[in-house]
Amino acid sequence: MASMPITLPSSSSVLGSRTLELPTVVSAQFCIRCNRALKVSCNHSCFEVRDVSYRPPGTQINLLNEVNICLPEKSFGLIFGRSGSGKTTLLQLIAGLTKPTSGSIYIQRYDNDGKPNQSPEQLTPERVGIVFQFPERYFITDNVLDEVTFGWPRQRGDLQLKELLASRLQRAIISVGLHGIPLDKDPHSLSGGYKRRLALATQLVQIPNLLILDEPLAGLDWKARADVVKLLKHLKKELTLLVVSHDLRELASLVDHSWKMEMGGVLKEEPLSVQ
Ligand SMILES: Nc1ncnc2c1ncn2[C@@H]1O[C@H](COP(=O)(O)OP(=O)(O)OP(=O)(O)O)[C@@H](O)[C@H]1O
Repeated sequence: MASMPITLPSSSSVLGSRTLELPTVVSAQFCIRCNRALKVSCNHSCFEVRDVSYRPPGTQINLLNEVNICLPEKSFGLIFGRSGSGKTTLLQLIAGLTKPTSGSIYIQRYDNDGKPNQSPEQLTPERVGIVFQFPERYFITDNVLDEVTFGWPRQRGDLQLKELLASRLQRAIISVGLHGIPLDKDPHSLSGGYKRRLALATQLVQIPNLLILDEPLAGLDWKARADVVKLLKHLKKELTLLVVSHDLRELASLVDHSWKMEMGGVLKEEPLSVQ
């Protein structure tokens, strides 16, 4: 992928030699592959999916056909489209749960000129958090603390590690607004919105670079939906989010980049047309 800076009009306020300040107070570069201005100023990275196709082993049908995505860090990407078009299949590939039949998924850093400044880095599963649809169905412990720290070392470890894990836990709990909830509470007794917060916290303790959410608003009442939207807005300041959803209207204000998945696993960039 290649990208290049937008040519500066003479009246622009110049930030360095290659970026400009738009009236909306965002800096921009133009990404050739995305064919659009990126809301980033200079050194930045993008999560990239390049020419990814997927055919389940033993079958003859491609569920995904040469899918391309370029999602700049700390932005919000939305994928929408009809049921059965392949959205969840794509998320599973990006999360590293399945391997693409062809194509690649990686992180690319760019310099001030918008040129790749190093070889692409592999997007390893540890760098990606994924919250599945109806995540509360997969809660497996009987208290909030164990749910968030599931899989952490239980044996007496060194103090530094414990301190590190404790601070991660605190940050995750605070960032999803769970700090008013006792850590010994049964996750199954939480309200719908709080269950979603807990599911997000279980991923945030891993400090992912990219957080993927499959239908984060599904099955919630209006109040919980509004809470989750607010929370996603807050999380967007800290990390990159890629969301699959049918709830376009409610998420529209958060979306920086959007794609429509056509039946047959063909992904097309398409701005949202909701008001
Ligand atoms: N392992 C598999 N083998 C064969 N077909 C599969 C496999 N996994 C998924 N499919 C099919 O691939 C298609 C895409 O499924 P996927 O779950 O990705 O769609 P989706 O767009 O996420 O749908 P929804 O919005 O309903 O969640 C569906 O027709 C599904 O039945």
